[in-house]
Amino acid sequence: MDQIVNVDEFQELAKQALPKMYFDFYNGGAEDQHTLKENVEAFRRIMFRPRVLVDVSKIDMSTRIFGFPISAPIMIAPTAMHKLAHPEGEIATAKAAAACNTIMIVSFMSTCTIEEVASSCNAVRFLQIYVYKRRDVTAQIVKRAENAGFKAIVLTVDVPRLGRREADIKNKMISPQLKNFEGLVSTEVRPNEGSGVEAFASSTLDASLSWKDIEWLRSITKLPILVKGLLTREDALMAVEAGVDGIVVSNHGARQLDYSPATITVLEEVVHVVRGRIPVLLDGGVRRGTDVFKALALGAQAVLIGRPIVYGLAAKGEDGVKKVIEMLKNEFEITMALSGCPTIDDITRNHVRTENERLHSLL
Ligand SMILES: Cc1cc2nc3c(=O)[nH]c(=O)nc-3n(C[C@H](O)[C@H](O)[C@H](O)COP(=O)(O)O)c2cc1C
Ligand SMILES: CCCCCCC(=O)C(=O)O
Repeated sequence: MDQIVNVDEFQELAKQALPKMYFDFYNGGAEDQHTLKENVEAFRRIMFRPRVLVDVSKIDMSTRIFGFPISAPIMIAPTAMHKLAHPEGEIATAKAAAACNTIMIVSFMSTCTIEEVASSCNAVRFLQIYVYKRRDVTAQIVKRAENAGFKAIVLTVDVPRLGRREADIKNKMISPQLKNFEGLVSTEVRPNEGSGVEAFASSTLDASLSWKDIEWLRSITKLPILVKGLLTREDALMAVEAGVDGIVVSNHGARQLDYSPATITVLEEVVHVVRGRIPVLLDGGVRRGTDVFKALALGAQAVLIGRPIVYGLAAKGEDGVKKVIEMLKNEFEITMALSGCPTIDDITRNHVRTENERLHSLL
């Protein structure tokens, strides 16, 4: 693993390790995959305004998310079905999260059960949920997560229907049986045509979900509630008004609505209207420590990492996930040092220049 020097290199290793159907599922975005490229490219258009002659002999990357101390503002995004990537599945990912002292958001579509993940290690875990037409199923899973010591619920709000992932349609992607749902719903779909994941999603997801349902979610859990999948100031305001505890600016890793904006380009408009009332997190296209820094400079409290975690898992199991997190942390640390920011609180809006600002300066 010493030969691996950045997280992108895990993508090719994952491709070699996985059957094509599974690699395509993890790797793919919706339709033309325009947003998939943009999520990464938009970070590259942001430049630094580094400060010098600041004492950076000690760098402290640590921060707190909902009161939980983590070693750096880098968390694990919810991604479905880790056992398709590695036999130990979400347990390996959770152990890596614990070793790196960060938070893992476990997917509603996990292949290990909530209880298995909880008893495997002491990682701080949040549970991501989808709301099914059968609300009782979602409610039971939330209750089990609460009982198993999960610390927050992350409601994904950008999947009233599954985006068109053309690779999955071509491959007739199989949706496996998920242990969490045993005795509740059959998740196994082997489609004659199209994507099994899409077929499963359309039969289960409640597309009528709306802001008033935050109240329903509040009525079934005492845990903090984050909404994941907002991209506009209008929805950010709705979220604050609905009384949620946090927001994840996300386009679902570009797997839902193609030509949605790159997340980093809309972060500021969300942060601006939220006015510090609740934490704002971001995911989508974070591949470098410099990206983490840029997101924090534009107002995020932390970032979530999706595909690189799965690629690390596929290539090298728990050690691969650890390596992905450690590489991002190392890159973030040197970015802080070279920008003149010894602590997270020292990172400000003035440390970056966005593409808009550059264009403006030309007028
Ligand atoms: C293979 C895969 C599975 C995903 N599964 C879920 C999921 O179950 N629930 C969810 O809210 N988001 C899911 N996402 C979206 C991620 O949580 C996250 O928003 C996205 O991956 C971040 O972008 P990145 O992959 O560029 O880091 C998934 C993404 C991928 C790539
Ligand atoms: C019931 C919904 C299936 C969603 C599959 C997992 C997911 O979110 C993804 O992006 O893939």
